[in-house]
Amino acid sequence: MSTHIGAQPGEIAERVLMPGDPLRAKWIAETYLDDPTCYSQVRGMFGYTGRWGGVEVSVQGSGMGMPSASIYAHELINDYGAKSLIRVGSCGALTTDLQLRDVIAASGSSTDSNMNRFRFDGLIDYAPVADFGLLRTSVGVAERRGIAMRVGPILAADAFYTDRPDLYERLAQYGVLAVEMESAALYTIAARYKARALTVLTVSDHIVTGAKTSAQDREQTFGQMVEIALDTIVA
Ligand SMILES: O=P(O)(O)O[C@H]1O[C@H](CO)[C@@H](O)[C@H]1O
Ligand SMILES: O=c1cc[nH]c(=O)[nH]1
Repeated sequence: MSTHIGAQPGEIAERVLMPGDPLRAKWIAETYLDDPTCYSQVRGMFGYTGRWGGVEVSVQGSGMGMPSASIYAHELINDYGAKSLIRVGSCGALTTDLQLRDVIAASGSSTDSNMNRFRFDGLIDYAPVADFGLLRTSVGVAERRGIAMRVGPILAADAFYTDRPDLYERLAQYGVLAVEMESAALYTIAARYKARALTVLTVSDHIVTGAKTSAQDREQTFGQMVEIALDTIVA
């Protein structure tokens, strides 16, 4: 096992879905995968492997925020040989043309995190982006499934509760669709270790209108993004 994942070598697939919520990982595995088996419960961060369309797929909870997600992405790639990672998360919409439960694929991820400034000595504003092949495939999958998925840039924020809503307004002026808390780290680590990554999100709450879904909805009802992610990762 690795430091934070309790799987034996070979128990994790090369294709991994990564929800922040470990109970969403359990729900995805038990709802969508054939013959799911739980390979890790370390720290309550569930990981499962099963099959989708006959292809082995794992689902690994990654926790909230970039420090946590970075640990799981790093170990999945470097200790278990994961090659494709698709985050399936919830997000807050920043623009008024988005509604609750809309699905978004994140083409790129701005961030207020210091992790990449540290990585590049504060000299480069690295631009974390999705793997183009996965992004392109996900667009085709969404079209075939009749899901109106938005594609665009998002913000990966360190804090869920912000004192600077004015910055969210400004980001929206620059076309940033939504805020979540992991994508920039996922894209950066995947690039660093030559894996592919994509983030597919469901709007769980609206920063402008204040509308929101329940915790149970966020855990167990965001099925469209899961179906897009599964079809994309096995394509
Ligand atoms: O629903 P998940 O995947 O956890 O994603 C979002 O939800 C959490 C905050 O509520 C953060 O992890 C954020 O990125
Ligand atoms: O990070 C997140 C996730 C959902 N909603 C938000 O406002 N922020």
